[in-house]
Amino acid sequence: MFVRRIAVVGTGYVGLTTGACLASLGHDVVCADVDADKLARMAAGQVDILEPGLAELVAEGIAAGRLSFVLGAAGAVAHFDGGPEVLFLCVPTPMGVGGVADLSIVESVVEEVRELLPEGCVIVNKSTVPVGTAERTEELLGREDVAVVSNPEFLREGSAVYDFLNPDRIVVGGSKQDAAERVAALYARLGAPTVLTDAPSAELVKYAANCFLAMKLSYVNAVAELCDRLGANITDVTEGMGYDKRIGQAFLMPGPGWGGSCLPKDTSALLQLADAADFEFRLLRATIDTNTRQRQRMVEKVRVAVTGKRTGSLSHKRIALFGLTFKAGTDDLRDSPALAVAALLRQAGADLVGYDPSLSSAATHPDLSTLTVADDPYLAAKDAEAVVVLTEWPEFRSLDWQRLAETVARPIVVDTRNLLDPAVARRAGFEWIGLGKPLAEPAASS
Ligand SMILES: NC(=O)C1=CN([C@@H]2O[C@H](COP(=O)(O)OP(=O)(O)OC[C@H]3O[C@@H](n4cnc5c(N)ncnc54)[C@H](O)[C@@H]3O)[C@@H](O)[C@H]2O)C=CC1
Ligand SMILES: O=C(O)[C@H]1O[C@H](OP(=O)(O)OP(=O)(O)OC[C@H]2O[C@@H](n3ccc(=O)[nH]c3=O)[C@H](O)[C@@H]2O)[C@H](O)[C@@H](O)[C@@H]1O
Repeated sequence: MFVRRIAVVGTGYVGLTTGACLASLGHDVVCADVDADKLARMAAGQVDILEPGLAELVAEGIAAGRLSFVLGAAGAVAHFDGGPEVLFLCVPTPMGVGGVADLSIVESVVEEVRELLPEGCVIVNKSTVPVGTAERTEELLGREDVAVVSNPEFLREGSAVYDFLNPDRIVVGGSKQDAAERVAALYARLGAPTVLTDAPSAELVKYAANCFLAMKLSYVNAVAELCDRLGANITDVTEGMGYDKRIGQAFLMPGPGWGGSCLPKDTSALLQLADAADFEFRLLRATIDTNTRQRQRMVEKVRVAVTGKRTGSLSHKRIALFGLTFKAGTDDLRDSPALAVAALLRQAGADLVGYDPSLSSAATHPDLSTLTVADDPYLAAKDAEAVVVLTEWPEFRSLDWQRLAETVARPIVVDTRNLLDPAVARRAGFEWIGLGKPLAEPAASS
């Protein structure tokens, strides 16, 4: 295997995982960021994000002399004698004005390194960017001797290292075949199917995949609503659907709507991309609208559970929220459906106390302003009129529900993830309300 000199710009979920994993595959890696404090922590082997195995890989990379950290993209280019052979862009591409992807950080990094990159270097874009970005980057760069390649990333937060090292596929696209092949070769040891294509196709794979996942979830959430109305059980329905290999069991769990740092911004960006191409992507619009409605629907469920009426008032009703991150296994609060539901409940006048296994009561985040965070689930549930499970942390299943029943003002649990064993909750005295679940327990099947 060839050992490459690799610069990674941006050390968040994608950049740090990419840097640490490429170092573990034997490459020489320097990671750059603009956050000097974070860089100092990483250089000392400290990782700020909750990602299993990441801190260990970072420490191993540093100890082996294959992973280091510098300030700024220009610093990363200067780090190696002869400069980097490959430079990865792993910087944010947040939702910009009107829902389009904001490419200003990508462009500023390209601007920063354009005159510094050595001849033959390949810029690899791992940030999620609209179709046409590689071409625009080539123009901005204005260098025939530096190639631009799109190499979208598909890792999930909470299993970033595992996903990076065990990818379902590697996608690499660019106008220069040899540069694309050099990038694909970096992953050769992973043995994943590799799609070598042009840059627009590679860029579109990323959006098309994320939007398909979002569509799958909106569909499931809509079917769960139908189950509620028709008396069918969503767990059995999705199990029955999922055995069909064309559908699969994964990504069929109903919930309070999909969120996180990517699906919301990427669905919005693809919609804008379609719009700009004069294509009315109604299916994607419906996917997003269904998700917005899903959050509102969770509030309606709580309202009916607490007041017995669709029009009842939640004013000053104390509600305990279990789970605040956008899914279990991460401490990421970005675009969390739990916090979106919290904001709607607060708007309806409810008093909210939240608990999340990954957060302490000292946690500060603008989206936490609608609630008080407790350090302990029993404290959060004290005197609550309802407990609402919003994130599927497995530990919620093993709480002492008997003790919780004695702590709350009213034993009602609205389980928006269908996480709990209803029989356990009911035995403890709770009224358990799930999503797409018949009210009465069906007879056990043999
Ligand atoms: N979070 C995820 O699970 C995935 C994210 N992506 C995409 O990857 C990109 C990065 O996402 P995350 O890693 O989540 O972002 P992040 O917000 O976790 O990390 C981005 C990092 O870039 C740094 N940065 C900002 N401006 C910089 C600059 N000018 N020079 C150097 N560093 C700079 C920030 O300080 C931060 O450390 C986005 O386009 C995202 O859509 C793709 C797949 C998965
Ligand atoms: O581009 C990205 O950033 C990444 O976005 C998602 O990964 P992630 O944001 O980590 O989260 P997911 O695990 O996909 O979950 C997204 C949302 O869907 C919800 N979800 C997921 C699965 C499910 O069955 N039900 C469900 O409601 C989660 O709770 C969460 O709110 C994709 O799964 C990754 O492949 C992609 O690389």
